Amino acid sequence: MTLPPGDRIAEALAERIEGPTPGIVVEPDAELLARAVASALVARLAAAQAVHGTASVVLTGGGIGTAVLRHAAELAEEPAPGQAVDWTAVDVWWGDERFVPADDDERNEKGAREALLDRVGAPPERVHPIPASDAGFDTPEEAADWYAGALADAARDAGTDGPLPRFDVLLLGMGPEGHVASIFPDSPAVSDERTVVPVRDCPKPPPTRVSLGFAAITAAEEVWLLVSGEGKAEAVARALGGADRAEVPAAGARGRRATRWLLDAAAASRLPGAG
Ligand SMILES: O=C(O)[C@H](O)[C@@H](O)[C@H](O)[C@H](O)COP(=O)(O)O
Repeated sequence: MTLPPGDRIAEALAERIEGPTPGIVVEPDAELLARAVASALVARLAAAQAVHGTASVVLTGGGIGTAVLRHAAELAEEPAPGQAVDWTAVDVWWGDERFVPADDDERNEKGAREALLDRVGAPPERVHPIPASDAGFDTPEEAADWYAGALADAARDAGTDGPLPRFDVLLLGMGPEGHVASIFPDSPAVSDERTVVPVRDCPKPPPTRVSLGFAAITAAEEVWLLVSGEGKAEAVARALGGADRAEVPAAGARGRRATRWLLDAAAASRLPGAG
């Protein structure tokens, strides 16, 4: 494991950190982190489109996740070489969602539409929100089953084996106790083998949610964990120090080809070797 303070995420991506060992990149602060991740994200999606014709991304809510989307929208206005994403050919999924009405400010979908999707004209047929509580489903269980079906349909349409389409990049924030998506420590979701899981009695409000399970998260080509702030430093150190995923769910967030921990200096401050 290396810890290169101040390295640019784009440079680290260019080195193509791959394999079972997570790659760690540290930017000086949250704003620089969000800008660097946005730049890396559009480059990664453009590269996927060059290979496959389309790209797919799984979005997260949270402060950094939403800031990344805002910066990605800015980059779409004047794309740099290698960063021209055709947003009409990007499939957009979510890692988790709050089971509240569609117009509720708590919806990750709402934040993502405002920050990016509406600004780049993402077409409705490629945007796949997790159902809201007023979208015709009475329970998060029904909504989760439906979303698992939507993922399986997309996989079948793309000719992909198994219940999940290709996810080029799956973005995750992390809570101070190590939760990712809506998989909270020691909750039923940590051992739920379904691709999409209903979440009730969530310790962080709102209490009712729908989340990808580990089966779906670990199927992504690349998992990028976006973490800023001193309050997350201990969980970062525990996750990267080999904690059990039941206790620190972020420890179980691994991509098939790459896992990248994209941190600001405060979030990295308790890693071995940090100044
Ligand atoms: O309610 C939630 O579950 C949170 O929104 C969560 O999913 C978020 O992504 C992380 O807590 C990181 O959030 P920040 O980037 O704002 O710290």
